[in-house]
Amino acid sequence: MKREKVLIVGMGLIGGSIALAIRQAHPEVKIIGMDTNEDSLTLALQKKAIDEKKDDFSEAVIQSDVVFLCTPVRATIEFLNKISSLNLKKPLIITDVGSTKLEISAHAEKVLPENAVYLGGHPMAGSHKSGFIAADPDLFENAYYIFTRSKSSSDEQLAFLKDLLKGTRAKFVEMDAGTHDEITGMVSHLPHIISSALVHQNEVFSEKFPETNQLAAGGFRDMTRIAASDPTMWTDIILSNRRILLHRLEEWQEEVAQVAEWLKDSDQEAIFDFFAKGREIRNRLPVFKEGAIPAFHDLFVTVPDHPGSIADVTNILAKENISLINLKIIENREGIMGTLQLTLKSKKDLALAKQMLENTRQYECYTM
Ligand SMILES: NC(=O)C1=CN([C@@H]2O[C@H](COP(=O)(O)OP(=O)(O)OC[C@H]3O[C@@H](n4cnc5c(N)ncnc54)[C@H](O)[C@@H]3O)[C@@H](O)[C@H]2O)C=CC1
Ligand SMILES: O=C(O)C(=O)Cc1ccc(O)cc1
Repeated sequence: MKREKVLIVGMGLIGGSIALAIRQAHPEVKIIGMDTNEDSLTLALQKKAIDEKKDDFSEAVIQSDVVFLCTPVRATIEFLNKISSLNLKKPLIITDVGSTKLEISAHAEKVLPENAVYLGGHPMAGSHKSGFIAADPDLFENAYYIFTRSKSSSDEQLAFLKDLLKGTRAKFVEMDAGTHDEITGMVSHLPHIISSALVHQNEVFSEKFPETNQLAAGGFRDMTRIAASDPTMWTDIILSNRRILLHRLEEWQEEVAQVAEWLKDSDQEAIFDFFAKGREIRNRLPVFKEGAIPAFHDLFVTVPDHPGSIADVTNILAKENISLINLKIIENREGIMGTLQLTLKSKKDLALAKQMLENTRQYECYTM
């Protein structure tokens, strides 16, 4: 498999950040950029994120070994259609970064020519900002980068893509496209709808009370930051995940209707429980310690606070040939036990690592 020529279509926040990360880890790779936005392309060239820009999509694809589709979901599907009619002369790996995976991967399976293999991708990090101007090679550091494999893709092709993307320093995980869309529907797409709805409700309300916008406190700001995101991108996302989101919206309406009932009844106990349980659940979420979805193969290990204790842990794992994807010290204050977060490749490695460490009776291990 060759990674000599990489084409990135969509040189915005995500495409630009990927270009910069590939550049860092693989300076020898030639990166071609495409975008309808000339400003982003010019800036990407200036910052040396790309070697050249191209206008002709078909020609650029035919020359490339790997294509990253980093456009909004609808455009990504259109680009897959365009690839389907090409006469590819060499094997091509196609990946994307779209926030939904089911529709894109089903379409890729259906339309792609034989010489092309599709592996879905979704880095679970980003922001409400758009364009190359906001791109950052460190954007994905420690974030989950989800791969959804197509049936025709091989382990070797996935390993190849991970290596190409190693400069992102993201945590690579795999799941099927359906599970991906269920999870992101809940923790990403539904919150976006709620955030925008809140801004709309406030807009109508503040016509009557114009001081509102000046007085809005941190809570309103926290809950509405993402309402400033790109509307094309979010229209595509929620239409692509329509079926799942309709279920989540129904549940949301029930949740809110329940609170209204308690208020009507002045049910102090129910309202207290609602907030108390909410706080407890929020504090337990690993999401806000690390990435945006549950830590799959993460093992948390409390280690004694003395020099060399981290090396002791890694030596134990090395003896069993267990390799670490990532190691992070998440708590290390003087005089107390520190906590290490070990990210392992598989469930099997996680179980073995836990067993080996616990056998020494020196470490307490837990998963989330
Ligand atoms: N913004 C975020 O935080 C995240 C976004 N994503 C996904 O990544 C993709 C890209 O999003 P961003 O980089 O945030 O958006 P962006 O707006 O910063 O970049 C998208 C780029 O695609 C270009 N583009 C759009 N249609 C095009 C076309 N037909 N031909 C050529 N270029 C075209 C735009 O000009 C723009 O520069 C989307 O599918 C989104 O769902 C995934 C993870 C996080
Ligand atoms: O701005 C934020 O916090 C986001 O939620 C970023 C984001 C947007 C879309 C994704 O598919 C993943 C992450």
